[in-house]
Amino acid sequence: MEERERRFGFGVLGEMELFYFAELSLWGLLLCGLLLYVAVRELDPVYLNYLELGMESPESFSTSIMKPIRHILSERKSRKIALFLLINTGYMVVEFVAGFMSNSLGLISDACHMLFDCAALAIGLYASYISRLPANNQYNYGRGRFEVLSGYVNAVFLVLVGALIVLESFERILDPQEISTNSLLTVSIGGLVVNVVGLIFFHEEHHHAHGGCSQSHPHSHSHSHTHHHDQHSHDHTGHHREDHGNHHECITVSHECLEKSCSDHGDHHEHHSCNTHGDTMGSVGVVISTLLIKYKGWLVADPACSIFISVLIVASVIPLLRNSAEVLLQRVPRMHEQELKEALNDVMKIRGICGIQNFHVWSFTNTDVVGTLNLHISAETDKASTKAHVSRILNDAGIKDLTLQLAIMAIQIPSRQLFIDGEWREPVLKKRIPIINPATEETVGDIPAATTEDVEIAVDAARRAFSRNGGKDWASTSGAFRAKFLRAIASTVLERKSELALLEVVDTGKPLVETASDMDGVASCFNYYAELAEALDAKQKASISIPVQSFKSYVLKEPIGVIALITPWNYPLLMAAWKIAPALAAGCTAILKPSELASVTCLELAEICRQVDIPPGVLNIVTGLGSEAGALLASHPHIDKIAFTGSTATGIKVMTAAAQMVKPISLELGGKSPIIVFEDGDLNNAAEWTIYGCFKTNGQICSATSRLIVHESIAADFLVKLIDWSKNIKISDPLEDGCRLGAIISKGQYEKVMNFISTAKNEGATILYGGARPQHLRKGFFIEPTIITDVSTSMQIWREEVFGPVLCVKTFSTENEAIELANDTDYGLGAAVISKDLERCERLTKALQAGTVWINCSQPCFDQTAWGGNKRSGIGRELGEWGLDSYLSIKQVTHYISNEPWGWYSPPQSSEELERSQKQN
Ligand SMILES: NC(=O)c1ccc[n+]([C@@H]2O[C@H](COP(=O)([O-])OP(=O)(O)OC[C@H]3O[C@@H](n4cnc5c(N)ncnc54)[C@H](O)[C@@H]3O)[C@@H](O)[C@H]2O)c1
Ligand SMILES: NCCCC=O
Repeated sequence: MEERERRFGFGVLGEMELFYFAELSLWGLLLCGLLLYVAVRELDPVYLNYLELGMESPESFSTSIMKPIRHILSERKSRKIALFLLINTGYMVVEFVAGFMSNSLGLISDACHMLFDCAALAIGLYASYISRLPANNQYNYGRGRFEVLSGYVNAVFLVLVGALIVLESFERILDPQEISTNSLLTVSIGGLVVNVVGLIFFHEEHHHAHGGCSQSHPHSHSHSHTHHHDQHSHDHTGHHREDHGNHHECITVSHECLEKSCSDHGDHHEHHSCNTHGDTMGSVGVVISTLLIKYKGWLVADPACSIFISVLIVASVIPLLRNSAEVLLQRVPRMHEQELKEALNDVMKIRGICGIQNFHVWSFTNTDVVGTLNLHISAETDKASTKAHVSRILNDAGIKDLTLQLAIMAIQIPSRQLFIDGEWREPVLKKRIPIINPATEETVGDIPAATTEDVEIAVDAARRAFSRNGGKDWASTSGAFRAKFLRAIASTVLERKSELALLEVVDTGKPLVETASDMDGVASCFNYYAELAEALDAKQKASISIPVQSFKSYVLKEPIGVIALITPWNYPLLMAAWKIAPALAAGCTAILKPSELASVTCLELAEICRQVDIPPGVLNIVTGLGSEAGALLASHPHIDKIAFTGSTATGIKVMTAAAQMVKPISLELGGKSPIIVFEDGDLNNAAEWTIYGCFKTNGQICSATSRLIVHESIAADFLVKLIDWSKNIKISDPLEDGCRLGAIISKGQYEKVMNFISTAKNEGATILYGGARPQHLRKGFFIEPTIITDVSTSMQIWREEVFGPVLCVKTFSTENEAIELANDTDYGLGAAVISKDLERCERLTKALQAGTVWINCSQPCFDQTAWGGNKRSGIGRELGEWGLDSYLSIKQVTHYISNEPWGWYSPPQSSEELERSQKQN
């Protein structure tokens, strides 16, 4: 029994030892080999779909072994590495055998370190073969990852081994073991020699690699990608068509990168050279420990040396583990982060690129960085040159292979009907108006065209909604009740912001960045008037202090009634919001008639109203021609007020029609606003505000500060600055990222602006900058930012609103002259002053005849401030409290609260009094 137990205990111990040490040697090697084999079989394409891929037929096992060997032997460097691998492996076996025989943990540890080296060298050699195999549909970038994967496995294994050695070492420190030193010194010195040979070898190769390997390794991926490119293209195309209805094209760009592949080899060698340094230090440790054991009898030197070697092992594998993990987890390589950021900025600046999506870059191997990128491009963009340009930029940033997918921006315009009484209604005469994308001149959809019949139905719906249930459904509800709808509209607009912004770009030609910010403006306007609607409840019945005690007076603010809202095309949804939000906040019901040139987002607002369940008829949206639908609204007897924004010419017609019925109107009309630049300001700031004030929204802003009045002392320098700033304006398809000047709304407007420019020229003015269609844009209604000098005050260009990107310039010498020039206009919408002298700014603010004065800026506009013009720029104010008031009718209520008779007239006598007085007479 005792004997059996002893044997069993011995067996267990033996097995544990076997597990410890054999794993370090045979099991380890076997495991490594198995993993490699599995990895290779898994990664090698010749076993997969070879027929359909038109590739080589499956190979026999011996061929698949012989091929890499032949490849390795075919190159001088690989041959040298293979030779060193053989020597290393041979000596590793010697060290393991000697280590086990002498019971020297130090020697076994050193052998383990060598094992790691051998595995790394073998993996490196095999990787040099496998990375040349063509990529396939499964391995888009080739099989360089094999090296990383097997390196990672090797490193994990080594960390385990290191940990086991340390455990064993501690055991031996506590319980020192006999070590036979007979051949130990010779073997350990031999190990040192082998490592020194390795060091010399890698040192030489390192120099060689840096010196001149340029012809040796054309990068292997170049040939491979032709094949799997198609596969990619197919996959991505299908996927994205489903998503957006856009057209996609995908390529994988590979790069012949001689210089890089050269340094890759350098890296590889550096890595091995580093390991060999570690190995050499380990061997020195073993020699020292052997000497200490042999001559001093210090047995503890053996485990101490083993710990030292384990530390070396772990230290040398940590960088490998970290790098490989980064690669396997597909992280953006840290060393490329900054370069990639800059490269992306450069990509965005390329003409034709509208947006970037799914940019993903990761280390494919320790040295190869690969990436994928989806680009949205405008329809006109040349795909081939864009691909080449983008891949060049990203290649310079370190990406060797790039899967690039191009998608042409194609936005589907929803087909809508008129929105009347809470539902979509086809126009009675079924007419429609085409929508033309100003940037491409293509017809992209159509809108319904309301005629008299439809307007009548809409007016009737709005009237009924106003008075339904005695007004209790809308008109006389609390402001808080109506505010809920306004807030719901605001949040839905924000939810659909990007889609609405895109639609408005296609509809108007305005740069995407502007329409996106307009959508924010729309939402904030609805939210702002929701607040005012809530506040309105508290303002009702506000008592008015009056000097007579016997009376009490207060004011009721009541909705005016049914309002016709007529709006222009330059800010389609924003201008509509400036009217709809306060009108509904006030309790009015309304009919919106947007411009026939840009109604798409207004019809989407109708859909939003449906979604938020606004009571039927409260807001009706009828699209159609101004001369038809607009004119009828302006003259309709059942409309209580007209809120109009548009040209002064149309404003006059609206006012004339309204006058027949003494109908209230508010008019937001055209302008020819000045910007006065004094000599004391910062020229760059002044230049930026000047071009922003005139060229924003493609120059189509009612308040565009399109008359520059600049102090004569800085005029020449300032004009140079203006030209410099103007040159920097990106004129492009408005969907492109970075676009700051898109297309003019329509062919008609384009021709009108061009006529203004040629008339100015004919009248003797100088076209200092621009004045034509940009050369790079063959289609679309594009006009360069234009600066016109040598202008006289009698010229058309000085007097009339152009409504395009055209700035005319005059100089002044005194403040009074500047004011005179600024006020020399029939309009009075906006004015801007640029000066550091704030007292002067204040003087000018008072002197300028305009509804808005901007100081040291031009165009900013806030919901809370008043908006409107003097002179022929209009009547009334929008925005702020004034905007709400313009939809409210003031009803003052006066209550006689005394019980005393009024006593103005002598009261008539009663019959008794009458009798009495007759008797007296
Ligand atoms: N002051 C402001 O706040 C402001 C804001 C934006 C635009 N605008 C002005 O708008 C003008 C550009 O817009 P536009 O070209 O659309 O103006 P527009 O006068 O041609 O059209 C404006 C609106 O009026 C309609 N309309 C046309 N004829 C009509 C008629 N006889 N009766 C009733 N409605 C009619 C149009 O269909 C459109 O909806 C510019 O002059 C600009 O300054 C002013
Ligand atoms: N910022 C909005 C100006 C409206 C006039 O066109």
